[in-house]
Amino acid sequence: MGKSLFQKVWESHTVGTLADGRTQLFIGTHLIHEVTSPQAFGMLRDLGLSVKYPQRTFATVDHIVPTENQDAPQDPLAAEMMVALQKNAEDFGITYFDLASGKQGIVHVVGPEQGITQPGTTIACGDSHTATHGAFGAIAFGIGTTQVRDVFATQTLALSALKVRRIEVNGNLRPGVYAKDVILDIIRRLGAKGGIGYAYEYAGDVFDRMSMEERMTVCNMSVEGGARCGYVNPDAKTIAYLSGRPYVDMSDFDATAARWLSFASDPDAEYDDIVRIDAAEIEPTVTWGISPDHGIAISQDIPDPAKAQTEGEKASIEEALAYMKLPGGIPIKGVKIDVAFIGSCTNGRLSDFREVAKYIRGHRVADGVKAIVVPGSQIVAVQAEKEGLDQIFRDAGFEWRGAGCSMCLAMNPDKLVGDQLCASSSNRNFKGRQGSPTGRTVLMSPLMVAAAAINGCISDARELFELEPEAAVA
Ligand SMILES: CC(C)[C@H](C(=O)O)[C@@H](O)C(=O)O
Ligand code: SF4
Repeated sequence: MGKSLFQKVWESHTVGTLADGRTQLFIGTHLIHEVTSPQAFGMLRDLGLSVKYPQRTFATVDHIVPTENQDAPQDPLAAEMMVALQKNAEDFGITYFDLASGKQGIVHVVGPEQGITQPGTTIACGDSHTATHGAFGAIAFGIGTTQVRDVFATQTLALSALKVRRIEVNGNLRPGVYAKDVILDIIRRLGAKGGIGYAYEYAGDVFDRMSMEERMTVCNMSVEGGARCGYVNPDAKTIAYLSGRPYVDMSDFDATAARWLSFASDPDAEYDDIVRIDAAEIEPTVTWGISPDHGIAISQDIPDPAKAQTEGEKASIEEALAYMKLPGGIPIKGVKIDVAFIGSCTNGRLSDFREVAKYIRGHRVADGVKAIVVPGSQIVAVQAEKEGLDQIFRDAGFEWRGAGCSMCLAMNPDKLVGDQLCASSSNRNFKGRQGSPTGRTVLMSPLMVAAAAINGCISDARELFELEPEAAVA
């Protein structure tokens, strides 16, 4: 019987089985950032230990960096965290992509960009969206601070294997339907907790056709569906993307590529579960509530608690609507927005900006809407600027900022104020997520954010930008 990529990677990284039955798993690559590493370094120092494989550990600063006047954070705590990461990286001999490197950015943008993220590897990071790296056929997952310490000290983790759910999406996506809509739709169908205990394998011709950046958008949000990790099997696109990147050994690349491809799931692999979705059924999707599975198609109405099937569902809709200050049963289209945010490790990559820039020429952000565009990394920023994308955004009334997590989590000056409602290309719409305890987040694709910014309300980008139904039919 064949094996899934998950099984192959897990088995090839198993060091041993612990007395409690868990696996001691070797971690090929350890990514770190300023928020979850300081305490782990502290514990390491207290124990008198060093980092076992500093050459497998890479650091960047992303959450707390301001997106304006980047190297001089006004917040003393942020400045302190930056200095601490610099010192820890120096003391322990770790590569650090700092602000001066030209390579700084959100950890999940930097890893792939540098070619650090590679197929068939295990990748851990003290950050839940580490699942992003699964786009390359890696088993990549978020860990807590004590586990960051464990990886520092031993390059291994004690873990239990996951079940594997294959999610097949076949057919053609309709025009104006993006990778973001695919994953929001999956999460809406399977629930924010539906993936607990699973790794998600994304398969089918929709993912085959996706670019690496689109695959990253999908894998990024696996964790919002409850899965610890998500992956796409490596293929020719994966190889082409990685070829020539700084951390890819090009000395015998054909052999490397063949090895990478060998990790792909066998055709006769067995899965714990299989879900099949018809691509044509997926519409541009937006959230209406306070969990990533509170999603609806743009053409639909906000759920009406009176129509809930169970008391539990009714209570949950009521809680979400009370927080969102929205009535149930009305169309989501037309709900007024205050802020528009295009960025984050979900949708802050070059292809996201290119796609939006294609459509916004000649349009203007509505009066009273604050719209910001934040590149996921310095490299993305430089390339976008080379292509003149920054100017296209500026001409349309968007602010073009420096690289970082920005308003996705607002651990920096980019925050919502009061109960502002933000159309956001990020991945979480939890209560208070964007910096204000009463701030409201509506998740959607970058093009849908742009449409909302221009119309001043949640909109169907297909109507505003006149996306022809025939255009995307392959
Ligand atoms: C700060 C960090 C630990 C956190 C995470 O784990 O995901 C953040 O990146 C987020 O998106 O909420
Ligand atoms: S961009 Fe958002 S989701 Fe991604 S790492 Fe930063 S805070 Fe977390």
